[in-house]
Amino acid sequence: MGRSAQSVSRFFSLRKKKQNDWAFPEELCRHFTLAEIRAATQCFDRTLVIGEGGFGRVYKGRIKVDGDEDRMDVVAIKRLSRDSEQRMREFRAEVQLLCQLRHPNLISLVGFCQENGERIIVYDYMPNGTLSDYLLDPSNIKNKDPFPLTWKQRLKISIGVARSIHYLHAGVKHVVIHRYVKCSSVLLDQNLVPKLSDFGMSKMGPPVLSNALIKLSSRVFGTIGYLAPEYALFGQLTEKSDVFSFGMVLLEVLCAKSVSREIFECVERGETFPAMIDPFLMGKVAPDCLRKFMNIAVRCVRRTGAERPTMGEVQVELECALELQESADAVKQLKELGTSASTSLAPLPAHDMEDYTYQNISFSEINEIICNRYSRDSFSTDEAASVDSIASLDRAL
Ligand SMILES: Nc1ncnc2c1ncn2[C@@H]1O[C@H](COP(=O)(O)OP(=O)(O)OP(=O)(O)O)[C@@H](O)[C@H]1O
Repeated sequence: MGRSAQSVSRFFSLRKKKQNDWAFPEELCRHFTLAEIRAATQCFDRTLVIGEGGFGRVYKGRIKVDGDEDRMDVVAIKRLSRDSEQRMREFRAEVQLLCQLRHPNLISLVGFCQENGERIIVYDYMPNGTLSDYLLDPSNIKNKDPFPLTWKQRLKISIGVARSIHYLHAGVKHVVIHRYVKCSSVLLDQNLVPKLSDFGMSKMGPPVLSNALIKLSSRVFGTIGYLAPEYALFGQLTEKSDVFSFGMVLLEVLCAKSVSREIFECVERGETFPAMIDPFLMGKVAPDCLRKFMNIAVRCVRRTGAERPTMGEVQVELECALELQESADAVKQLKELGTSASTSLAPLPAHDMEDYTYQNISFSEINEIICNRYSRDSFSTDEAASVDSIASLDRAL
């Protein structure tokens, strides 16, 4: 049994303990004292705050992680702000899960602190913030000029996120359903490698390959726009709920518009594809790649889970989309070098290449799906009521 599989079965045996016997597998996860956390954050100095979410504030800090006296690691320190039952559950779920999962595209847990009523989680620091900052809110990007992500960067980030979700669904002994896949849950390291985070609401399901179905009698959590219909309406949670949310992430990657707000507004104004595509990308995405990418996104957001692909398929298809882009760029560059050879021998930079055109692409399928999903008239009374009630429960709104 691999390390992850062993870890996850250990997680299950720990879960069987009563709530108050609850313990962390200490050997897998560093337990910091509050004094260490205070020193790392200069007593929770406001100037070190790098973000704030539903859980609480996040600080940038420096802390001694291993025995090396001289080495201080830069970390992100998330401090629980309100001690509610729900937040406690999220704290436990996140620490217990993350300390046992290992994947290059998952955020690494450094440790935790539980002392004097404080609940704190320490992660690797991700200097490039979240994918959502780059796509939807560049004013959040600190310490550097915000720059739009190129199409190839966006594809590589999408592939990385797909790999991490595929690992959660199929690479551990028991399925892990993330439940909170969205652009703000994707952190970016110094090389823009994506790291999926926000595991507080993740659910452990039955063994992999068993078509996990968790019927939740408890509240529906998530963010409007990303919630799969069967989960939002009937509380039915499967791997395919994450596939749906990931499809919405792909739409945001292509459009640089929020699915919970701006895409809805575009549909209300009667705007459709290709006008909805991020203007920065217009003409830079190779037609075959665009077709492939839209096909994957559309299949991910189909109405029923059975119609959606697995994350394994999504990952492979996205890798194929990247290959299509790279070979189209190479062919175009060769052609353009050929025509300009008599005047210049220097290779053309990508931004000097002529734009791709999209005359032969049909956007009808993606428009139909998006317009049906977001037009006010197409909401049934039940769905609208359900989504309204979710809105009141949704911690992200
Ligand atoms: N490991 C990290 N490295 C760098 N910045 C981080 C890290 N974790 C979180 N942040 C920053 O802190 C912000 C808040 O993160 P957090 O996960 O608490 O909330 P969120 O995902 O934005 O919101 P919510 O979980 O409520 O939907 C993020 O948007 C990001 O800017």
